[in-house]
Amino acid sequence: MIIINSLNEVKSFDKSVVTIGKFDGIHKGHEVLIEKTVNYSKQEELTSVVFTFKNSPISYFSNIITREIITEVEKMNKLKLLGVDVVIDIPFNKDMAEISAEDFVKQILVDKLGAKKLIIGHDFAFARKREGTPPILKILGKKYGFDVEVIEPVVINNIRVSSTHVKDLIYAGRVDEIKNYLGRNYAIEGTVIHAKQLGRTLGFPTANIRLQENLIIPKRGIYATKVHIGNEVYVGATNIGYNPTVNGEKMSVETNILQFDKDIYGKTIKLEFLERIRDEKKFKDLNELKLQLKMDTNYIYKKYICKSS
Ligand SMILES: Cc1cc2nc3c(=O)[nH]c(=O)nc-3n(C[C@H](O)[C@H](O)[C@H](O)COP(=O)(O)O)c2cc1C
Ligand SMILES: Nc1ncnc2c1ncn2[C@@H]1O[C@H](COP(=O)(O)OP(=O)(O)O)[C@@H](O)[C@H]1O
Repeated sequence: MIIINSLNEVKSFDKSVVTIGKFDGIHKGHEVLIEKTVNYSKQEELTSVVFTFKNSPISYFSNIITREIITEVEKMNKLKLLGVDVVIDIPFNKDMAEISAEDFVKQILVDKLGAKKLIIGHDFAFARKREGTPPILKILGKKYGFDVEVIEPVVINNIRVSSTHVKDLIYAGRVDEIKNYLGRNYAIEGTVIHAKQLGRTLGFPTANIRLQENLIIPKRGIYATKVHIGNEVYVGATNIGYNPTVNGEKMSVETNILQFDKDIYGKTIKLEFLERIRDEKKFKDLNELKLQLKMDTNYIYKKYICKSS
């Protein structure tokens, strides 16, 4: 798979089938679009092109950094696994916000990408004032000689699969529902850093991670997680919160890894969120916190280690 990070780097393609979008998360709806693009490219011997943006148009217009569902690296990995030939992965900037739909079609889709077909979602709209809607693109397709296929939304449990729905579930802590729409559990990763070193004295050491700025942090609370360290996978009890019992001031994401006893400071770990168990509480003292930690880890052990082995 070739990744192109600037429109200036695009050498003209002969013939291609193109899909366009932010594709945050590469959820089940995105997968359908991308699979159709790849299948059509094979059938018609065209180059499959995914045209996507590094940042969300919302972040460009509102000037705030929006948090996302997937990292750039993971997004590229997923596109590669789906069999895409070329990814054009560029910043959504002034040029993109101000170009007219017709100029985009002519200058980019036709002249640079040699598009013979454009596959888009039903709610897709791009270019200046979002004027590039499916009906307009169909008219432009006729004028410039390419087909436009509009894909109906994927509906699961009566819900239209969307990045917004997945984000809402993450913000609400409803992580056990996410797999239905995203096709996988929601995950974040980070480097293990030093913290108060109190965990070990309680008998529950917790690997604290430095947070990535761009991924969404689920709602505060205690979660059952799958913990990936290199190629190894463990089960964990993760707390996202402020540690009110010890009057913590900073938000932390920390995980007690079950059946594990190694120094992993400096390593990168990935946390896959399986289930939200409870809210974070302020306990009377450390003994009460410790009792609760025993209950949390017992529950997780029984459900995710005993039952699966
Ligand atoms: C599964 C789990 C649940 C936790 N629940 C709470 C809680 O409800 N309230 C709280 O104040 N701290 C909670 N903590 C955080 C502990 O206060 C924290 O692990 C302890 O202060 C050690 O911090 P350290 O890693 O900085 O040494 C929890 C930690 C874990 C791993
Ligand atoms: N089962 C375990 N779960 C999490 N961390 C562990 C475990 N066993 C050993 N460790 C190590 O202990 C560290 C956490 O100990 P802790 O006393 O909570 O210190 P800190 O406050 O610096 O996080 C982890 O970063 C990791 O290197």
